Amino acid sequence: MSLCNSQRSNFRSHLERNIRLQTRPPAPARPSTTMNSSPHGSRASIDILEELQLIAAQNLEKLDINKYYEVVCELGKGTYGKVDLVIHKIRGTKMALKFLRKKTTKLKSFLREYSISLYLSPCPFIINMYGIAFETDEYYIFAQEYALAGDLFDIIPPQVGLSETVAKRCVHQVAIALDYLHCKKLVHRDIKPENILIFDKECRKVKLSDFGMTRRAGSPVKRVSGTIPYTAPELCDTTRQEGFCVDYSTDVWAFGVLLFCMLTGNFPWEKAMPNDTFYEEFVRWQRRRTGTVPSQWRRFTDEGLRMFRRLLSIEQERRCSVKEVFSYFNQCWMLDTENGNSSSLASSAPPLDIRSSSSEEDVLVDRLKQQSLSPACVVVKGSIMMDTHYSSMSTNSSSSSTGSYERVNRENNERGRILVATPIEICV
Ligand SMILES: Nc1ncnc2c1ncn2[C@@H]1O[C@H](COP(=O)(O)OP(=O)(O)OP(=O)(O)O)[C@@H](O)[C@H]1O
Repeated sequence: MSLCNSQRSNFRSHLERNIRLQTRPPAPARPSTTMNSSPHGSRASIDILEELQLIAAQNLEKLDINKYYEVVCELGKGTYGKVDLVIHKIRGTKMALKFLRKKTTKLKSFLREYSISLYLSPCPFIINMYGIAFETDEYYIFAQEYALAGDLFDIIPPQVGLSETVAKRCVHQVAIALDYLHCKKLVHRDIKPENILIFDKECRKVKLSDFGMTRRAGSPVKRVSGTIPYTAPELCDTTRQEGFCVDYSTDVWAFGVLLFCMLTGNFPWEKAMPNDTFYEEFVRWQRRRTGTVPSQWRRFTDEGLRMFRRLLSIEQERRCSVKEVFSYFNQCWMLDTENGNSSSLASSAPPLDIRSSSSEEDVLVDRLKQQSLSPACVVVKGSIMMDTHYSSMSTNSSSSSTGSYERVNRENNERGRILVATPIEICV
């Protein structure tokens, strides 16, 4: 669909009317208790998400996948479906198609994940999108850029961890992505290595993905009935009967656990709950009831421990913002690190202020309006993808680790997802 300017403004006001008719006005996002609110991601960015969803809904076509794509292999399986590596038959482009089973995914949830992914994709550290969404009888599907080397989980050596240099390189990019998201007043809510896609084993290029759980900060969500090691203690608190307000601080906690996993190849605990010995030990030290550093934390330097104290503050209100991690990059985090000094990394690191402006957002919406979401149309009119120059081919072996460090999966109960922890054995 290509529109001239006057048609476009008519279309826009038609859309605005529709949005007003079809959706209740979004609840204003509550200011975070832990972060300064940013001038970015205000009311305008909330409206743009509604608009993107509406456009996607209007353009969703039923397609025969085999007509447009050649399926190469399965890249991964999630709670709601699968991700396949495909090649576009006419264009020859490799893409990752995410399939969400209609049986377990509502159209609304699909549109939300697709629109949020699209909205965040201008960030260079967030997985890119092709502006393609369609459906088959069984699935809702959208297309993403293909991450050549799979996900971060596969390259963390169990019980060993990544070198500090590689971990810092990766953490830096993930922190920028997370800060970008938070500045847009969104909370990821599923930070874990499986959702960090990598393009090379040295983590020179990594991107955050999977926005299926992402919600606006301040929105109410129901309690979930399970936990994974990345789940923040306030969400594990079974004595709380009521639901929660989505808050940035839960991402910061998961980010802290992620750092521990990357640097050690272990989980710090099975769950952040009082009956977990490793967690209890950590809480005693964190609350300064003991001066003894818990055994699994003794491999970190004082500076490293200071950073973990800030990221993994038990009280939600005292947890730092994700940005604070940048102030620790010139320090060594590990005691026995082979090359802990990362000052060269810090100086060559990408600039932090890469938030998209509102004019970028307008361009995004305009480009989306001008193209159908169908693959056929993308061939003719180009895509909104910014970075498609990947040619080497790799299959993601998705080898599952055994021992202390295993993939953890969520299970679905549609609106409130259940979190399930795979049994883990923590080696210290
Ligand atoms: N663009 C991509 N390129 C390469 N591999 C990918 C891509 N997207 C996803 N994968 C692989 O597929 C796996 C599952 O993808 P994803 O996390 O998006 O699905 P999900 O159903 O939301 O999973 P979960 O239930 O664990 O959150 C990822 O962990 C990764 O290994």
